[in-house]
Amino acid sequence: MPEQSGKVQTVLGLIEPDQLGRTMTHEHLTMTFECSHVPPAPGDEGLAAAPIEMKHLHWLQQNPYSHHENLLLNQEIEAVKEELLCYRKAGGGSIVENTTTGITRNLPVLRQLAKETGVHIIAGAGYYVDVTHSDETRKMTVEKLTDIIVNEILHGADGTDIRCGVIGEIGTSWPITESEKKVLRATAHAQTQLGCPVIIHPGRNKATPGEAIRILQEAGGDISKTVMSHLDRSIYDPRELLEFAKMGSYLEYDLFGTEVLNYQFNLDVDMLSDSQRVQTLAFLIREGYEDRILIAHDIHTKHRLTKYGGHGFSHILKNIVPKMLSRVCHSAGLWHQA
Ligand SMILES: CCC(=O)NCCS(=O)(=O)O
Repeated sequence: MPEQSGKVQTVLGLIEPDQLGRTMTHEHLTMTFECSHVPPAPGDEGLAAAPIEMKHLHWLQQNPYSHHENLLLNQEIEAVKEELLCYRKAGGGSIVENTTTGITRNLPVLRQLAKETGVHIIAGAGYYVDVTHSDETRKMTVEKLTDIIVNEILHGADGTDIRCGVIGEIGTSWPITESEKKVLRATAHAQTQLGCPVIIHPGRNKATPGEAIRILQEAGGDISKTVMSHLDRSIYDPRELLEFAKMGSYLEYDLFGTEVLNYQFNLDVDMLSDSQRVQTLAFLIREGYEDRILIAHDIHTKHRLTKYGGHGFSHILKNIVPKMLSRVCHSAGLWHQA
């Protein structure tokens, strides 16, 4: 990968790493999430079909995946552009846009947003979770999938000349399906050829992160350049978290801003609050993982945009960083006080 070696490949071309600035490593600027629709509870059908209004916001925040229109972030390009301008003002420099095949990646829109806002945008190559795989994808060999991913990075994706700069988010479910295992192996092979970073979306079970890393490892992937996303809703037990951390991937807490009583996709999970996320990061830093931590918001629905009363793309820079700084002297042992 001579041309890209040591550089960052954005949708507008190559930049030097020191041009990145503050970077959210897991966001979506345009996508659809209908694949994850959760039927509303009996009696809530009216709310689920109603336009988004202030009086329904609390319901929407607690039931974001039951409102069909909320899943269409691709309808909000103008609002996202405004948000990116605010993100820049707040000190943001770059965004890794994790939308892969299956959830409506739109590279021309990403290029337009990068041009109009000055935010560096790095697009993701590869495939989301099994339910979004087409019949054609399912039939592909690992070699064919590898070629497609490599091509998305070297030459451009979705029939454009716009090149992706990372592989991911690569989707896995639980249990990891055969089609997802093929994509994981193809991801590892493509990474071996290119040397680029990989980002994994784990299925909603604490066993998935480790299993996905093992599959990548066996296929020759570079785990030191691999990001495990969504740890906020995946591994809670401190010992289990440290066991996973030892495997060597980046540890990503990317649901900052999401504070819900019930996590709709897995009611057994008590979703961390932002304060608990900060405490968990303090714990990981104390255990020696400071250089392996990444954070982001993973905005993927409308209700998290400021236009709809959400926290927006600047929440970490405006609210979480000051909170972290206020806790910096007290970080040791916070996990156990929680
Ligand atoms: C496409 C966005 C995405 O997959 N986000 C993760 C949501 S969750 O699985 O953590 O609820």
